[in-house]
Amino acid sequence: MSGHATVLVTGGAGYIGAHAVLALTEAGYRAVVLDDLSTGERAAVPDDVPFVHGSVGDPDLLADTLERHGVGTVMHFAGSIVVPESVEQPLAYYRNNTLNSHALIEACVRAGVERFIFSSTAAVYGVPDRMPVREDSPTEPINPYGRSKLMTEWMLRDAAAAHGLRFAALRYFNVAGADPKGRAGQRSKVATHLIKIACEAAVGRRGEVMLFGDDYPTRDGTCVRDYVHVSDLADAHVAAVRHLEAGGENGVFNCGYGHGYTVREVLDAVERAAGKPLSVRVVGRRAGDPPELVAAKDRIVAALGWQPRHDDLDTIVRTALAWERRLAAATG
Ligand SMILES: NC(=O)c1ccc[n+]([C@@H]2O[C@H](COP(=O)([O-])OP(=O)(O)OC[C@H]3O[C@@H](n4cnc5c(N)ncnc54)[C@H](O)[C@@H]3O)[C@@H](O)[C@H]2O)c1
Ligand SMILES: O=c1ccn([C@@H]2O[C@H](COP(=O)(O)OP(=O)(O)O[C@H]3O[C@H](CO)[C@@H](O)[C@H](O)[C@H]3O)[C@@H](O)[C@H]2O)c(=O)[nH]1
Repeated sequence: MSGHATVLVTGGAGYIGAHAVLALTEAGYRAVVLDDLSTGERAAVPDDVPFVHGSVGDPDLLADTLERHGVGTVMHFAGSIVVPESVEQPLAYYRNNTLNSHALIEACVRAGVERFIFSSTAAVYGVPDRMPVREDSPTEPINPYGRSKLMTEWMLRDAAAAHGLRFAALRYFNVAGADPKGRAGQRSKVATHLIKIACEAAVGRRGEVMLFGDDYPTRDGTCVRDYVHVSDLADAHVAAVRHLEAGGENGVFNCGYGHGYTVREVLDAVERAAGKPLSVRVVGRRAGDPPELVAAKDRIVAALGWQPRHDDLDTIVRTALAWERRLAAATG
């Protein structure tokens, strides 16, 4: 066992958190997961990783967990993630993403937790006017989800200045794919992400894929996104812990590869991986979709030494499809 203090992974029973647990344990860290299982599943947490069932909004549970496990670093993945839902239920999003993050940050400051890694999002930028998007671009989120996350970044910045908490906020672009060894993947019962939806269609779990708009000012008229493999993202979190442990600067870091694919290119890749055509129906634009979102990645590469291993659309899609096949086989 390593000499590192334990890492508390909130939301570790969810999609990205489960991959972070794998990356942490492979890097020699002890992890403990806290999750309320609102969207995550107990089965996503390996048997040898301690699991605490409860909410990050529960101060007594947090104080007990931080103390009992000797937590030195918190990775905070727990949250609500569906953008249109955040428009319909803004107060629920501010509660789970902002108020509960406040409770967690406060508990960390009280308990003397040294480091905090936060799951932020490209949604904090809103509709950027320059590509690729740099971390110093204006943050003008266009939905409650993005605002609820940006407020947490602000709380971290202020708590760092006042109380010495060290932090890294990672602004994820489009997270996709699954653990190449098949140990984890995206389970969400109600999928909203493009690659997940296309893979569900490829395994026969849905009839068709709706393509939201082909009249954007892009190379084929469909939106461009920077898809990042979830295992590379998990590695970025480990790199962030090491960076802070080594006395590196606090900050916000984009997490993307710096190049994007159109929706049509993604669907082509899924067809290639599946070896059969998808049924695709072009419908109108989805509200709030920027035409293009691509990360500037210089900062994360320079500061954290992040080295992506799966920067390849076919790999992302192949691992996502393999996971979807496992899910289909398991659930029938
Ligand atoms: N998936 C993406 O494309 C994406 C993009 C940008 C940012 N993010 C952020 O990454 C984080 C993880 O997202 P994900 O895709 O793994 O989602 P997910 O829904 O699979 O995981 C979230 C996990 O948090 C748990 N959770 C929710 N509220 C909780 C609470 N109050 N207390 C304890 N546990 C709670 C859920 O049960 C679930 O296991 C989120 O904070 C999300 O905002 C995700
Ligand atoms: O059934 C679908 C689903 C999506 N899309 C399109 O595919 C692209 C990607 O959409 P999606 O996978 O839903 O991701 P985004 O809307 O780009 O948002 C994701 O990426 C953001 C950061 O960029 C995160 O903040 C969000 O949490 C996360 O949902 C967009 O152009 C969508 O219009 C379709 O055409 N059909």
